[in-house]
Amino acid sequence: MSNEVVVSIRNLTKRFGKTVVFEDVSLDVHRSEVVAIVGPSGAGKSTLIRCVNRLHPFDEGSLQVLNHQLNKGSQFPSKQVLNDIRTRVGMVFQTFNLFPHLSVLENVILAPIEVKKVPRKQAIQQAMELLDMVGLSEHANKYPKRMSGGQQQRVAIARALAMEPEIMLFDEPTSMLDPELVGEVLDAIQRLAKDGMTLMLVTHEMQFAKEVADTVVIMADHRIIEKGPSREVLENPRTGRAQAFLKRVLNPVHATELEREVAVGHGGGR
Ligand SMILES: Nc1ncnc2c1ncn2[C@@H]1O[C@H](COP(=O)(O)OP(=O)(O)OP(=O)(O)O)[C@@H](O)[C@H]1O
Repeated sequence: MSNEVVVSIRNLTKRFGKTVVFEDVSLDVHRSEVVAIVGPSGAGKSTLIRCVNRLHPFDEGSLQVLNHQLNKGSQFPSKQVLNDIRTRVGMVFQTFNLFPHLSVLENVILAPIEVKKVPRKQAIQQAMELLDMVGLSEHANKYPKRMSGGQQQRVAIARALAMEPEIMLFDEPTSMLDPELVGEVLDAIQRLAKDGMTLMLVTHEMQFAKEVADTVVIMADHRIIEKGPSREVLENPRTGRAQAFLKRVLNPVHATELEREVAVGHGGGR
């Protein structure tokens, strides 16, 4: 990772109406850094990364993304700034959002041709290289509905990479997948990390976060409750809240017990 800060989040607060999603969140992301954001459901993880590429506006604080300073409030940046951010910051969602009427190859070449005006031949060549990278070059002419969820998600990754982004945001990219398909998507993300891509990744895959991320951020109770080097945070969390969260997610037996207690109407006191 370099010293260059490519995303600077300062005292950020986000509300939906009167509901506070998170407040006073600060985080710097350096070029080539891999930041995993973990935490209980509803903590605001997805909303935070959606603020980074301005899918959501924010209410207080400041946010710098690459060379763009984004303002608070509902005032949107100019179309030119927005386009620049969306081109240089790629995003992969939980759901794969591929165009069903286009082949895999057509899905990947669409934005480079339409948005970046890349000549078709060059776009195809680049797309084939990306599909090769995610292990799908033999599936270039297939349609999404004939592919597994893991394959579709890898196409979504290739499609985002086709815009040659400098930063990639991943919003729980494996949470819709059957367990046996999770590994192939995580492998593709790990390859990106090894190649020096800057990554912000919302995930529930703690082992992956520990192995691949430089930094882990734990969000809970509307704020960041811990952040630091991944092993340190995940193996020796300092705050009781982080310890309780990690105990629950890292110990499935405990989680099952909790679920059982909740199902029979106990366990509310924890
Ligand atoms: N567009 C929206 N309008 C209103 N409320 C929203 C919107 N998007 C998210 N929220 C609310 O904001 C809170 C945080 O949601 P968010 O999806 O960011 O959490 P999360 O930590 O990513 O959770 P999960 O792990 O379950 O995806 C939740 O209470 C959610 O209901």
